[in-house]
Amino acid sequence: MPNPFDRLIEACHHDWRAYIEHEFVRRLGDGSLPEASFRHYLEQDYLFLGHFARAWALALYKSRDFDELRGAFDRLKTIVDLELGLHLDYCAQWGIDVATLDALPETRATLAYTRYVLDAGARGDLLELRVALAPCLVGYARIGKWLASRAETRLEGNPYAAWIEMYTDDAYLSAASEEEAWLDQALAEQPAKRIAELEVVFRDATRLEIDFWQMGLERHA
Ligand SMILES: Cc1ncc(C[n+]2csc(CCO)c2C)c(N)n1
Repeated sequence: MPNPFDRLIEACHHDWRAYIEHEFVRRLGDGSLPEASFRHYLEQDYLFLGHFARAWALALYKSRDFDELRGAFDRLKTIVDLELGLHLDYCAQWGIDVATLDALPETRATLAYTRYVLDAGARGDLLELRVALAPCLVGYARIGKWLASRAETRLEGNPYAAWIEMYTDDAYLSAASEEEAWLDQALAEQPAKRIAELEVVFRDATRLEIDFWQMGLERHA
């Protein structure tokens, strides 16, 4: 019997696979992704991270005890202290400064995904918000593992190696499994009707991750 979080994945497994094994991910892994695609992704991901930091701040606000507060606070710190730093390093390598990033227009894919998650959090409770955030946090860990398991993935000479290494790092993987454990416990207590609602939120957020990759690949606005 799969655990409750894996059942959310199973309920949308076609979308989930399309997200985890997206062409953008494959080409990141083998180093063949065009630089312009990664640059576009990176720029939009900077804007994305700002809104996801807000979403984890909303999770802090929706917390009911110190365990929940600490979980949301740790995620918020990871974004601000770790992910943002790597982004800014990559951007600096390619001559993109913070002023340029701050002035970027958001693409529709960024707008749709970030505001969807913030709305799920505003409307629902902490669980609904963390389900909407799960494709991001748990998804990238699964992507890291999937890439690590592929013969085509190479780190040597790959311009995206630092990005792959961030999401295969132990500290990051343990944050993702802590989140999965919290979700398993919270989901186990929900009636079938609520699970069906949460499956929709999880699937929608997964589809919006696919659109985010696609935006990078096609470099559209
Ligand atoms: C489009 C997009 N989706 C997911 C991530 C990964 N990510 C962003 S914030 C965070 C930490 C906690 O939620 C993680 C894992 C990303 N960078 N860009």
